[in-house]
Amino acid sequence: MDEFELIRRIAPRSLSHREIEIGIGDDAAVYNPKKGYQEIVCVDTMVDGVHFLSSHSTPADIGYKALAVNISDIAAMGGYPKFYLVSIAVPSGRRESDIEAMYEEMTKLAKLYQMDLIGGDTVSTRGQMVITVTVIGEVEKGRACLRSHARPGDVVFVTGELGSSAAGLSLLLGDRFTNDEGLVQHFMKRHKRPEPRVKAGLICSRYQRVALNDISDGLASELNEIAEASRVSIDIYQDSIPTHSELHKLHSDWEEWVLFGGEDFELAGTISSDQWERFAQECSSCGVPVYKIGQVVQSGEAKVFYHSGQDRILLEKKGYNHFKQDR
Ligand SMILES: Nc1ncnc2c1ncn2[C@@H]1O[C@H](COP(=O)(O)OP(=O)(O)O)[C@@H](O)[C@H]1O
Ligand SMILES: Cc1ncc(C[n+]2csc(CCOP(=O)(O)OP(=O)(O)O)c2C)c(N)n1
Ligand SMILES: [Mg+2]
Ligand SMILES: [Mg+2]
Ligand SMILES: [Mg+2]
Repeated sequence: MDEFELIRRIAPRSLSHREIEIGIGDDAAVYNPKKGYQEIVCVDTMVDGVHFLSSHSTPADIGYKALAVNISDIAAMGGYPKFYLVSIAVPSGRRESDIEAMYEEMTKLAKLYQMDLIGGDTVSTRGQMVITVTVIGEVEKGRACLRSHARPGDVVFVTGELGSSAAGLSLLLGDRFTNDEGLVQHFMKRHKRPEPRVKAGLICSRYQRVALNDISDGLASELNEIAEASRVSIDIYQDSIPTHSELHKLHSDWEEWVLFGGEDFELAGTISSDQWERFAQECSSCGVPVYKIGQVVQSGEAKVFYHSGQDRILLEKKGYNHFKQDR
């Protein structure tokens, strides 16, 4: 594999954004930020064996998810994605066609949002494959949906089905808890091909003081982050959390998956209660699912409580933790 030949092949032939002065081809990219907007930058890494298994995911799946999870972080700020950079560490045994397949899938996803690839890095590794994607996005000045925006009385909401990605991961790891091929495909897709909630995030950014987080580490972890950043407590209700209608019948771990499984890449957030109805209406007319799952409560402490039947259980900030796998 020739590094320079590879870069030549993956470099885009045309760009969507005219703000780019120089993309791929110099020491760094140069673009002109738009007036009246703020830039949003995020980066997430995916490692073979930790975030995916090359034995179970195609290069296309890996490329798709590496970009999608970063677009999801831009959505969680209420912004829209514009540019991305990709850094890959390629194990010596990998075929060039695999890398091209990864890029092809990223290009397809990027096209949906008119995003441009403006740079990256290519290295070899004697270890596992690592892919790191940086996404740059924009939000109108002062409109970012910060974790610190929640206030007592706000409605707590999520944008879609939780727990299905963790169900997909469990299937992937060999737990054949259902033979229904339709369900298997559904859960696998939720795990391998999460759809970033950009439209939902953009709607949120037009309302005052929406707090948002995308669900990478699990609902419990993300809500605790909002509670901590806003110094409020949160109550959520088991029977209000959207899940696949079959999930609870299929596996005894379903509730763990919903609360702590992670990688749903839905948005979890809060909005002032007097704006909730209008917000829910607007989401529904734009085809964005949104469900009220609880409310922010007055408190000096940052705690999340889970109501299940008559019980009010403290929901700890556990979930996916890279240095503390407590599940
Ligand atoms: N190694 C690091 N160096 C600097 N900042 C980091 C590092 N890891 C995470 N962060 C920052 O910490 C915050 C939380 O990160 P993370 O939990 O990964 O967020 P997310 O789940 O949205 O990807 C982010 O602002 C992120 O940029
Ligand atoms: C092989 C494999 N094992 C376990 C998981 C589950 N998993 C890995 S990372 C992760 C959390 C999300 O990744 P992270 O790097 O923490 O993303 P961030 O929170 O920074 O967005 C989860 C649930 C997986 N996707 N694949
Ligand atoms: Mg991260
Ligand atoms: Mg995030
Ligand atoms: Mg994480």
